[in-house]
Amino acid sequence: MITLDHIGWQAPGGFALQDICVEIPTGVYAVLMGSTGCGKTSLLEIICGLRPPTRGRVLLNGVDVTAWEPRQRQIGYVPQDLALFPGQSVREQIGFAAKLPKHPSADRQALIRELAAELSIHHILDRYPEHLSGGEKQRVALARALAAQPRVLLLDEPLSALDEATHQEASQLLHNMHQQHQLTVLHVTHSRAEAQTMGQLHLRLDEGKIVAL
Ligand SMILES: Nc1ncnc2c1ncn2[C@@H]1O[C@H](COP(=O)(O)OP(=O)(O)OP(=O)(O)O)[C@@H](O)[C@H]1O
Repeated sequence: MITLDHIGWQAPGGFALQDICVEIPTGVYAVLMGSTGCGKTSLLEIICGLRPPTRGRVLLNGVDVTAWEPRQRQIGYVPQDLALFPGQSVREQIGFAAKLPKHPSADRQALIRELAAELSIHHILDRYPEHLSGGEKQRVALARALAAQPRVLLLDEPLSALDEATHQEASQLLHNMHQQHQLTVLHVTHSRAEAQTMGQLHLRLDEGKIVAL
């Protein structure tokens, strides 16, 4: 379960998130909508620990993680720009996240193979991001996020750059990942249709506050 308990964030330029309270139950696929610039990305970054809130607490399964480093939180994050590492092959990108001490080298290689098979990217493991299509990049970013074996997956407009056919394939893939990895998902989108097909819980961020629809 993800709990945001009276979260506030004040941007240097004046933008603010105010007193955000929400609960996303364990295993639920939640979608978050809201107009451009309303703070969706900021909220994801607060949840995964990349941006400290100015007030309030973030709890995961009832544990207060507000002061924890991002890597301690067991959260997979796929940012809007995917943030793939330019100088690393797909294998290295996925292995980077699986490099945590709990994964000895042999297990790490097995995990890379397993995720590559699941996400159908086994044939591009030795390629570099500049030689990948948009859809392939999305899959690699997702595999990298899943390699840390997270409990929670945060997705920032994961399907927005895809054409219609790839979009459908990728949304099915996200649905499968949610089920197979028993994840709690928070997926940001501007698409009402996407929210309706994918979301079990619908949230809207508006004027710094969050409401369940
Ligand atoms: N580091 C920062 N310093 C100052 N202002 C910031 C910073 N990061 C974000 N902002 C501002 O906070 C507001 C919310 O930005 P954010 O990226 O969270 O919105 P968003 O809802 O994800 O937008 P979009 O739908 O366009 O991706 C914007 O006005 C943005 O300019």
